[in-house]
Amino acid sequence: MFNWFSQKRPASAAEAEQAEATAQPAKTLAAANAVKASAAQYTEPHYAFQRVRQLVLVASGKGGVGKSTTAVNMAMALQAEGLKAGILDADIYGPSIPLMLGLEQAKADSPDGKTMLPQYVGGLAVQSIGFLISPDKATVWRGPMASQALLQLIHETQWPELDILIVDMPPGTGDIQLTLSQKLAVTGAVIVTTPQDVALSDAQKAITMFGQVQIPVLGLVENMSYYQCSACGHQEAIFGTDGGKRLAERYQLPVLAQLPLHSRVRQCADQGVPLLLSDDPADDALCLPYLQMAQQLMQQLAALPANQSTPEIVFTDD
Ligand SMILES: Nc1ncnc2c1ncn2[C@@H]1O[C@H](COP(=O)(O)OP(=O)(O)OP(=O)(O)O)[C@@H](O)[C@H]1O
Repeated sequence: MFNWFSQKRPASAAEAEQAEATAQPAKTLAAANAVKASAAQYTEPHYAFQRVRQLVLVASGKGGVGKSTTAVNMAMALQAEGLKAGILDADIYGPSIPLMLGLEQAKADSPDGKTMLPQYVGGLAVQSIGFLISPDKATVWRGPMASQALLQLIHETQWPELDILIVDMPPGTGDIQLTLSQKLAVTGAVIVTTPQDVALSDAQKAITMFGQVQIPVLGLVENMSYYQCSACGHQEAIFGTDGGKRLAERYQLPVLAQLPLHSRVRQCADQGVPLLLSDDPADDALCLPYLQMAQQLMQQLAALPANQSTPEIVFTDD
């Protein structure tokens, strides 16, 4: 098992094997399997994690479509709508939530050396893989190691009582995404895409993946639907019109939002001040589609069957 906080010598041979497997890329099948077996213990919701009522994965097939930006603003908008919300940055390839929330200097805080406290921004509980590791190290992790680290991160964080926890997933539909989807008690997933064909075909793969693990897709968000000039308000669909909408229709999914490509969205993210917390009145209109997205998501969540079960856990060797 990962020990985030100490380099103590592992007590048992099994722990030693696991520590070795997690300290460097898993070189052998045996090492990979040891990590996989360790991850299996997180099948059941862990203590602090039981305080999280609904878990929503925000995913995209393709990188760079604005998944993290959308996830942050979605979590903030849900909070603004009156929910107690949190966000977990599971984007192991490029944890950008710390930057977007002005938490670049934050480090994991553990009062007991075993569990971690989340950070808070505007009442939003925040945990990120970026508080624990440097991104250059993260990128060399093999799938099983990354999955185990992320499962530990979510289970070993002292989440407060939360109505909803948004998980910013790593982009793609590989082993990590599949393992997380299978091992967490997921309420549903939201797919973020941009309107052009190259992003849509990857978004389709993400929809298919969630179908395979029986996780309901709560809706699709079309980000950068149109460019909106901050000077004159002129709108232009530079990545094509309604691509995400058509994909949603094909899979009979609701479109939760069509969000503009706007320089203020990028500026707020880069400045570490979420759009929804901006005190510039000029940003109010831009917050609207995010608030509407949160309302749409809440409607979809309310429409889910009350006794929706945890997805079945299936291990395969491939
Ligand atoms: N609607 C938008 N308008 C303007 N800029 C945006 C918008 N959405 C995202 N961006 C910008 O696009 C860039 C990529 O966004 P982001 O990091 O959220 O993408 P991602 O899909 O999470 O990327 P990755 O695949 O690396 O995780 C960032 O600079 C962000 O500020």
